[in-house]
This record gives sequence, C-alpha cells and structure tokens, in this order.
Amino acid sequence: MAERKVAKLLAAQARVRVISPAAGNLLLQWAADGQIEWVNRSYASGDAAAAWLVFAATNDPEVNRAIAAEAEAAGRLVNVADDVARCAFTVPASTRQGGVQVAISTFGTDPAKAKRLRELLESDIQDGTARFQAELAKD
Ligand SMILES: C[C@@]1(CC(=O)O)C2=NC(=C\c3[nH]c(c(CCC(=O)O)c3CC(=O)O)Cc3[nH]c(c(CC(=O)O)c3CCC(=O)O)/C=C3\N/C(=C\2)[C@@H](CCC(=O)O)[C@]3(C)CC(=O)O)/[C@H]1CCC(=O)O
Ligand SMILES: NC(=O)c1ccc[n+]([C@@H]2O[C@H](COP(=O)([O-])OP(=O)(O)OC[C@H]3O[C@@H](n4cnc5c(N)ncnc54)[C@H](O)[C@@H]3O)[C@@H](O)[C@H]2O)c1
Repeated sequence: MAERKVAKLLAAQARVRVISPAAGNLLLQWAADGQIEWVNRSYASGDAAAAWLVFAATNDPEVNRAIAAEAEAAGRLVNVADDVARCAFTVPASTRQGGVQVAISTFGTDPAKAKRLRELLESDIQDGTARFQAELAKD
C-alpha cells in the first residue's frame, strides 16, 4: 500500500521520506536510487510534525492513530490508511493521458469501485483515441 502512495507522490515531484522498520523491493530500489529517503526504524513522536503531508499507513491501528493525533495537533494534513473518517484528505484513483488528468473519488466509500471506473475510463479513452486517429487517417 505504501508503495502505491509513494509512486503517486514521486509522480507529483514530492520529496518523500518513508519511516518504517521494513521495506519492500520497490521502496528499497527507490531509496538506493536516491528517489526517496528511507528511515529504517519505527515511527517516533515528532516524525509527523516534521512533514508537510502525512500518510499513516502502518499495519498497526494504534500507531496509525498516534501518527494522526500528532499530525492533527501540529496542523499537518493527514491520510490514515485504515480510517476514512479521520482522513483530512483521501487519494483518488487517477489517470493521466497527455496533458489531461482525470481523478475519481467515491468519498472513501468504495476504493475498489474507483479503481474499476479508472480502468474503464482508460480503456474508453484508448478506444476513442484509436477511433479518432483512424478517422483522421481516412482524409
Ligand atoms: C483509489 C485508490 C488510490 C490510491 O490509493 O492510490 C485508493 N484505494 C485504492 C485501491 C484499493 N484500496 C483498497 C483496495 C482493496 C479493496 C477490496 O478488495 O475490496 C483497493 C483495490 C486494490 O488494491 O486493488 C482497500 C482500502 N482502501 C481504503 C481502506 C480503508 C477503509 O475503507 O477503511 C481499505 C480497506 C483496507 C482493509 O481493510 O483491507 C481507503 C482508501 N483508499 C483510497 C484510495 C481512499 C478513498 C478513495 C475513494 O474515495 O474512492 C481511502 C479512503 C484513503 C486513501 O488511501 O487515500 C486506489 C486505487 C488506485 C487505482 O488502481 O486506480
Ligand atoms: N488506503 C488503502 O488504499 C489501503 C489499501 C490496503 C490496505 N490498507 C490499510 O493500510 C494499512 C497497511 O496495509 P499494507 O497492506 O500496506 O500493510 P503491510 O503489512 O504490507 O505494511 C505495513 C508496514 O508498516 C510497517 N510498520 C509497522 N509498525 C510500524 C511502526 N510502528 N512504525 C513504522 N512502520 C511500521 C511495517 O514494517 C510494514 O512495512 C492497513 O491498515 C490496511 O488496512 C489501506
């Protein structure tokens, strides 16, 4: 899950710091390439206040709650992976085609549906583009 969020942040040119005692292959690769900073330890008080945007995405609900509380107290925007109601913002499904980006939100109610709609929209846009180019080629 953290890898998906980091991929989107990197695409948006964010400066990303991941704090976790473990990391998957993709995170390790990004860290080795210098694309992210990986702090190899558990969350500690002060980490959330030090960031501009905070993602509480551990698999421990109590730790996520502590991160959210610190972020809220420090006035930081926080996304809480296992608590939609506590998210100051949620991440929509999105797709970029050329110079256009389309984002789909279900207001946190059904992320799998947002993903499905994104996939449908992508294939519609691809079909439409192919048909448009075929029409142009006729002239
Ligand atoms: C759209 C997308 C963007 C992204 O993350 O990049 C995204 N989730 C995606 C996928 C996805 N998420 C989950 C599954 C398995 C579902 C299943 O199988 O049923 C899948 C499908 C998959 O992974 O295939 C599980 C899940 N997600 C949340 C919870 C917590 C909860 O509901 O309490 C749980 C249950 C955890 C558990 O208990 O297991 C919460 C959130 N997920 C959101 C966004 C935000 C609301 C967005 C909106 O308004 O729609 C919100 C509120 C917060 C946030 O994360 O910002 C991305 C699709 C990217 C793409 O491909 O386009
Ligand atoms: N928002 C979404 O789209 C979405 C999707 C799937 C799951 N989830 C939720 O997100 C959470 C994480 O899911 P996952 O599949 O990525 O879990 P995961 O087990 O793959 O990853 C959790 C990571 O948290 C780290 N961690 C544990 N305790 C920590 C601590 N004290 N400090 C720092 N890091 C710590 C672990 O080392 C691990 O790397 C779960 O609560 C799950 O319900 C959300």
